[in-house]
Amino acid sequence: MTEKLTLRDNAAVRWAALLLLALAMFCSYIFMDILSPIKDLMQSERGWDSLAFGTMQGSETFLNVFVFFLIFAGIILDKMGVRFTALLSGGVMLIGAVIKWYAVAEGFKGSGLEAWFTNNLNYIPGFDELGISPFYQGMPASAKLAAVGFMIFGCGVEMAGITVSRGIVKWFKGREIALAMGSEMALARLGVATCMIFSPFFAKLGGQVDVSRSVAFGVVLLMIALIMFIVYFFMDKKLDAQTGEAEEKDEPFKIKDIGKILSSGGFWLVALLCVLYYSAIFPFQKYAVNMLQCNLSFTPPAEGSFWAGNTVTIIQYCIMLVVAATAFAFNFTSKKSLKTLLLTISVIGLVVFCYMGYMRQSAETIFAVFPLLAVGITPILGKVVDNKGKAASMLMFGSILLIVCHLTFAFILPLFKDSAIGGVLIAYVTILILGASFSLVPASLWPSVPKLVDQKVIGSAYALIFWIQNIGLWLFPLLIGKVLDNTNPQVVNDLKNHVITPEQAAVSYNYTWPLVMLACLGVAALIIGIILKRVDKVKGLGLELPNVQQ
Ligand SMILES: C[C@H](NC(=O)[C@@H](N)CCCCN)C(=O)O
Repeated sequence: MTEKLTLRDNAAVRWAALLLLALAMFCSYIFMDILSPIKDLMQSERGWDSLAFGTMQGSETFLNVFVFFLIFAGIILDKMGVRFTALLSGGVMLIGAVIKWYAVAEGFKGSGLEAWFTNNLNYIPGFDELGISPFYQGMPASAKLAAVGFMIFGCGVEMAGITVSRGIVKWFKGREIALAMGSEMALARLGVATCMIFSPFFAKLGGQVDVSRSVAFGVVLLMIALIMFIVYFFMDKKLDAQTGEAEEKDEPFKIKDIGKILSSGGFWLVALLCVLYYSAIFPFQKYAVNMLQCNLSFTPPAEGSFWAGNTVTIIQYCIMLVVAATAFAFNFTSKKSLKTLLLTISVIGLVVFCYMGYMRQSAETIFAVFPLLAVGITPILGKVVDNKGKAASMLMFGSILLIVCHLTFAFILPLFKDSAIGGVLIAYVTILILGASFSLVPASLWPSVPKLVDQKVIGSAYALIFWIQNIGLWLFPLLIGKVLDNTNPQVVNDLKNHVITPEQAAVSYNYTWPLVMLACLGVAALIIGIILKRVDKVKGLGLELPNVQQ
């Protein structure tokens, strides 16, 4: 008897479903960091100092970590299915984003709501005592309301993240699942790069600064994300109609099934590796530009010159798109000559991108190469995992690269502070290697989860991993800041006593110890990776096996 073909057996339809999910995540990742590149403007336009800015940014993880929203999101996903949760997460993201937009809009200034926020939310019983409150006495009203919006958005975006991962498992299990997840993550990284470039662009458009324009740009993208999820809803419904809704209805999810996840040793190892590895990446990303400013001497191009203008930003972004597109197309051709051509274009694009970054003499443009390499090679590595396996080995190798990079930033880069080109060259090579590590680990980690837990609890499994990961993402930016202050007492005192200006202080920090701390996270991740490989061998978890069934 021949098996009835379904939508997912058609490669074009399967990849179209992925495109909808990945585009929604692309838009979400843009909003996630929308204010990060305009910290200076938030200070000058809305009076947010570093504490207000950092507290608002940290609010993203608050409901997920401390009110366990992510755990509920996982249960909702396993009970209600992918299409319902996709719509719900798209709606929640949009509501949070609109609140954040209103908080920074001109209309909020002088409103009754502003007065209310100024006088309230100064003390949150329980959370204040533990030092985890997302508000504090004296926090600007706009930052408080933006924090409320951002914590709602944070619930939506993490819910969307686990939904998209489960959706990819649904459409790609037994097929090119790692390539699909790698491609989705590549688009997400492109989203981060897009945000870094276009958020300041919109804020300063037309020569007049308006920070709410950047957030409005993000809100429009989240409307597009919701549309993507609505279109996906109908595809998913059709697939379920064809498969008899096998995955989500035949064996309904029960809360006690979560116990099965927690009793899996492999699951705990992957969750631990995830929190250790990502804590050394995402929190570092928040400080990396400043770390480069402290370790390199820049000579900015003359005001009004080509290198100082906006045109070069647009050109760099176009090059980024070309590199991303050629690297992606590389996965879908088997013709050797075409592969060589695509690879050559990618490499030339990357070199030109780096050269332009060097000529602009700014830490932001040098660090911009970090997501670019991940955009290019995550899908390629995903394809390797699909066809050759070796996920556990790749997790170990990615951790080794992470350790090497953080130690290079800590001990080698400072030696080249006075060399005009040497420091930039070392920074580029190290950032590129870190980008390779940031491709190796995600490309092998996320597609391994379906091998460790039952299909019907996969949503809860991703949610639990994200929850554990979010604890690290909340904790480590704080720890980096604290270690930085404690190991730079001179800078802190000079700033307090007005011996140096905030601008001088900002580029005077020694980053050695925060970087050593991040390298230690890499060492811990490597040890977990070694244990995982051993457990995989003994218990036959299949992590080293290819995903594609022959
Ligand atoms: C797929 C994975 N996503 C995550 O880890 C999310 N929890 C997003 C965290 C973003 C924090 N700003 C990834 O992006 O590799």
